[in-house]
Amino acid sequence: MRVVVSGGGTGGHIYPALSLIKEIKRNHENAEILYIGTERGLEADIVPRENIPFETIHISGFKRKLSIENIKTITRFLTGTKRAKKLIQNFKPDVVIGTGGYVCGPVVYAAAKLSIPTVIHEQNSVPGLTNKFLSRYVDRVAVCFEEAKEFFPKEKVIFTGNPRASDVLDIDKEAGRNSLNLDATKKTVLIVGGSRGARPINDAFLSVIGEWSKKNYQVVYVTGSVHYDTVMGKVNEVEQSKNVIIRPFIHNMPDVLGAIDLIVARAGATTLAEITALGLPSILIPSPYVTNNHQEKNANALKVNGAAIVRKEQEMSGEVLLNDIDQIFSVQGKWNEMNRAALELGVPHAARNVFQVLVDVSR
Ligand SMILES: CC(=O)N[C@H]1[C@@H](OP(=O)(O)OP(=O)(O)OC[C@H]2O[C@@H](n3ccc(=O)[nH]c3=O)[C@H](O)[C@@H]2O)O[C@H](CO)[C@@H](O)[C@@H]1O
Repeated sequence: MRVVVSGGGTGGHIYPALSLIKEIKRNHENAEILYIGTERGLEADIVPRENIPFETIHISGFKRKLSIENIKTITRFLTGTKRAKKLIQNFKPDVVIGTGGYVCGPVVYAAAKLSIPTVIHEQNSVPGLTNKFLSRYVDRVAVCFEEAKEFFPKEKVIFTGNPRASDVLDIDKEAGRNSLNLDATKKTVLIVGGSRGARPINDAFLSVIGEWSKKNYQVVYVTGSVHYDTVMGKVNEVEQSKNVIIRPFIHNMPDVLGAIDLIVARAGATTLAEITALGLPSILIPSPYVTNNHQEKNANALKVNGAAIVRKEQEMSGEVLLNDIDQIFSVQGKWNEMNRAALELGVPHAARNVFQVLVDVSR
């Protein structure tokens, strides 16, 4: 089986692609994969680490308002499509799948124009522009929220879940714990602002920096690579006690997720797929800076079920976070209830489901 995979920009589009690649290799040991991304997205760092053949095209996103930038974007789309066509013609895939981000536009479009079977995977409850555009040309649209179905042609859309959900079930908790020197006798809270970090969450964390070390749980705090130096400049050694572990980015996230008891996070769809697969209780602070406020909609799906506490960015503060964490750990039965509710929403076989869609279209 020969598969071109494309997805980029942020981790939420890249990790599902990598989990799917693992599933393809599990089923077809000799499968050949080509990943097409951009040189500027996180994929340029993450994908080569996994020893997956990686090629790039140059592309940028459309602005929603009319602008000169959009003319440049159209030109880049056309040159991107031309380059993608060449890469695809050389590689000769059986199927091409896009997992989101601007880069998928020219890659999946080029494949469809070359009459190669195509699939897109939409992680969110509300799709982005690229996937809406591509849905006209592809053979199948795989979605992770029932709510997303209405945005796509009925005859193409299929609920699969997010392949990353399957990947986080195949983990080594002990390795996750050891990689961060965690104390196995204590509960652990992970605080993370999505794959690129989030300044408002950093600010909330720092505003109560002296409090974390007084708690009977430990905190793993991920700043996001670009924010790391600024955060570390504001934290002294005492505050960085054994109780608080600060990292710019975590590359072994599945193992780490297996080693923690509670997560404070943005509401990116891939993160939500991971935490529902594992049944991790969560405090979610949806990013208000995303298309159609889709993170709030993602988060509400968990809130309604009792799996998460959701805090709007403007009502979130260090004190609010400390208080929410205390509630989840100390109110009798609360953690267990949230754990059960989260598990109910998990789609553990998602990788198998998406793989099956690839097999079906490439027949
Ligand atoms: C600002 C923005 O546009 N965000 C979007 C982006 O978010 P973002 O890339 O932040 O997406 P998610 O939160 O969904 O996924 C992040 C992924 O990165 C991993 N991770 C994160 C931090 C870290 O240190 N190590 C690590 O491995 C997580 O485990 C997860 O697999 O894609 C998501 C999925 O389409 C969307 O729902 C988000 O709205």
